[in-house]
Amino acid sequence: MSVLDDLAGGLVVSCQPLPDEPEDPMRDPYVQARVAAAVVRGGAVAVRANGPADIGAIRAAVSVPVIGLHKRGTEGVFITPTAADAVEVARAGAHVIAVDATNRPRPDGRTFADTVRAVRAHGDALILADVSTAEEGMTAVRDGADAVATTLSGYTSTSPCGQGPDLGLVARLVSLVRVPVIAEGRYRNAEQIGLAFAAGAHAVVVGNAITSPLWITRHLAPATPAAALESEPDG
Ligand SMILES: CC(=O)N[C@H](C=O)[C@@H](O)[C@H](O)[C@H](O)COP(=O)(O)O
Repeated sequence: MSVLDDLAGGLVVSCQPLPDEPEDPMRDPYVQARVAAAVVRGGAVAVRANGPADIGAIRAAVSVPVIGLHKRGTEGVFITPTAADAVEVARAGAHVIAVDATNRPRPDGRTFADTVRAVRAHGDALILADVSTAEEGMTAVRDGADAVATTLSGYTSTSPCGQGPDLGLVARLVSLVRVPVIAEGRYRNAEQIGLAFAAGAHAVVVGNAITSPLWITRHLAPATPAAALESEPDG
């Protein structure tokens, strides 16, 4: 039985503060661990988290699987970009390691397949390939990924930049690969989650729409009369 079986048909919640979220208290492992405990109480089947400190604190706070990553910057390959980062995420206690599996150059000059080998040599953590296209997903599976996620669709030059989630990519991956396909990226409501499962998703990840007070407020505040007044030329 794989840890991925625990995710089947469920909601995974990404507990990652935005870079401009107030540092005190949001960008703090203790706070993110409390957020993780709350989403698990609400029904999350797994938690996705960034950085060894948050991963360690969340592992200690919840009993569901943790999908870990290590973001390095915001340009090019930045989700667990190197083999060393992936091993560090495994050491921090992640059950599954999310790794950029796009076909862009990586900062350590190595390949996604090299990262898979490094993780396998370290222990039994699984690899989730974050991709932006179906071709990247197929290549990642050939190179040893245990699951693929649509995380990077809309964030690379080769993928469509829609407002909503890329449900088409979920369906294409489901028809092309034999590993679990995880829907991730811009899922904001129950209807979109239902559509992802209808397209064959194994699990759906929701991040900012659940765990970022900053994102949620920025999303809703423009609907208020006060915001409309402010956006008027004299407002
Ligand atoms: C592109 C990128 O950096 N994605 C990151 C991946 O770990 C996170 O910043 C997202 O919050 C996560 O994918 C969930 O997506 P959303 O917050 O849209 O539900």
